[in-house]
Amino acid sequence: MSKTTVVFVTGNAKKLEEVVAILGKNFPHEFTSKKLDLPEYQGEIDDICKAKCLEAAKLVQGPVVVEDTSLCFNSLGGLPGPYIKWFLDKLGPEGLHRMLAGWEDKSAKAICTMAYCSGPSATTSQVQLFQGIVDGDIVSPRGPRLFGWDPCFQPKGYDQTFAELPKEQKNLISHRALAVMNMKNFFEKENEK
Ligand SMILES: O=c1nc[nH]c2c1ncn2[C@H]1C[C@H](O)[C@@H](COP(=O)(O)OP(=O)(O)OP(=O)(O)O)O1
Ligand SMILES: [Mg+2]
Repeated sequence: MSKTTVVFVTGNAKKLEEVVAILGKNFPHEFTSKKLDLPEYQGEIDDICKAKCLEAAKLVQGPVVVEDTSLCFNSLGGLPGPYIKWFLDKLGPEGLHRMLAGWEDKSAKAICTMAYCSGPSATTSQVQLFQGIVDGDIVSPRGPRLFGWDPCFQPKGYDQTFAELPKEQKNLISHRALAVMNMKNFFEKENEK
């Protein structure tokens, strides 16, 4: 397989920074990025990611990767899930923690779903998905407010929030790290064909 250029389309500079750090140098394709605000679709995570990926491929007119991140509160049946962006915008990390005041179970899942398609002629069923899930708890916010809901998410087995953990540590264990690793494996296998 020749070395094609894959464009990571995201409007979020922090996501890009993490994906680049996690990917490192040994990716079998050229990996560039484009800052575009893609639509915030509704529905199930997989369907949202596929629609987002196809839209990005239309805009870029070539192979693209996108990702969508959900924060799912187990007490709330998985909500806010893919709508976390709006909840975070309106309530902040404190408000997210307060949402669970009436619930004993503060557990949550951070889910990163990356999607790849080869270009604008790809169909929904041709979009490849790579997911990473980390279990944790929603806690009263601690740590620097540099990235989204990081201050109120504490991964299971750690006594620091994502915001308190050193960047390198988050990038080893995060939902995004797991998704990127899955994607990397896929491209490495494709490259061996
Ligand atoms: O590791 C993370 N740690 C903390 N917060 C995070 C993380 N990853 C995404 N986030 C935030 C960004 C946005 O408020 C929402 C996901 O929404 P999401 O649509 O996937 O992101 P976005 O609109 O910022 O960028 P994009 O242009 O790639 O869709 O959670
Ligand atoms: Mg978005």
